[in-house]
Amino acid sequence: MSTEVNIPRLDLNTYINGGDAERKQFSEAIGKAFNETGFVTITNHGLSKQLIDDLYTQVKALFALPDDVKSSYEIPELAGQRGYTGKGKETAKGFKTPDLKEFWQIGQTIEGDDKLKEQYPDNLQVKELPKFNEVTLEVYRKLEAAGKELLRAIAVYLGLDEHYFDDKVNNGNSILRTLHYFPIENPDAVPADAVRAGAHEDINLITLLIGASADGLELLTRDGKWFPVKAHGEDLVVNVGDMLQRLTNNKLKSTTHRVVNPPRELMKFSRYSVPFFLHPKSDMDLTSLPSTIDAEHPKIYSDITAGEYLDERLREIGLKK
Ligand SMILES: O=C(O)CCC(=O)C(=O)O
Ligand SMILES: [Fe+2]
Repeated sequence: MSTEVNIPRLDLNTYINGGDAERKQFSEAIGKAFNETGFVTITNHGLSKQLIDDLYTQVKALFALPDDVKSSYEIPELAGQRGYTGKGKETAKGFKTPDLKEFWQIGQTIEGDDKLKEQYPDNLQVKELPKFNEVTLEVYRKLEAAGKELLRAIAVYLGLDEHYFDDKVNNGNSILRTLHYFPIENPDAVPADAVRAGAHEDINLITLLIGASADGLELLTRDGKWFPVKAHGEDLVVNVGDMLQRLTNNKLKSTTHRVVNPPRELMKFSRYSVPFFLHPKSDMDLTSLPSTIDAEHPKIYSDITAGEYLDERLREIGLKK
């Protein structure tokens, strides 16, 4: 069964430090997988095991804080984009029952004086856990760097200049989301159709996900079957989001995915995961690249900027009013 779903395991170091042939091979492999399944896993991504362990220690400590402390970091005007979002707030597009999760989001920290500083809301600092703020900032920077390299490889695959995405994502509006799928002692007490994360597509360019603490992530194959996505050890799972799909007129696929509930007897255990949603700056034009449009592949999407598109999508999932 696994042979039909192409989720290659790729070594990012072969792109960053490899010779021409290795770099080309990496670009071709990521492009092909993004075209066929929208997913790859990545090794040698620049995050040490120690950093990932420290991250999960902090994430567990954050969600173990009392509810009233967590709620003090929930600011409705921030539409979930910074700080805490409580249980029952996010509903996948097209669903009525909210996901069984709570999360915390960290946005861009601008260093130096870029006028974007005024555009982005400040991150909320967790007063109770100074180390959380430190570790998540380091993880943000490392994932941003890995993401930029991956976009270079993708640019090459698309026949663009290798640095096409560089200035678009530099100081971009990316989000690091730490997620807790909370324990449920009595599965009968939640709505029958409630799931950890309902089927959805990510909004951004690409998503880099750090080794989730348990099984559950599944992607929808082209022939309509759910397929479990498994990562080795500290590998990152990387997938295409809707912005990259729009830009490439569906050449690269923003594949539907979900997080299913575990068997009933395991519902009382938490699951944690940390996706990094790599966004460009809001003025990036997402108009499909001319090279991806031809008689066989007519233009599908209207022209829109990344900022306008993000706003539209946050309203659809209930985070923005
Ligand atoms: O928790 C996971 O494994 C995936 C989460 C996800 O797909 C998302 O937050 O967009
Ligand atoms: Fe997702």
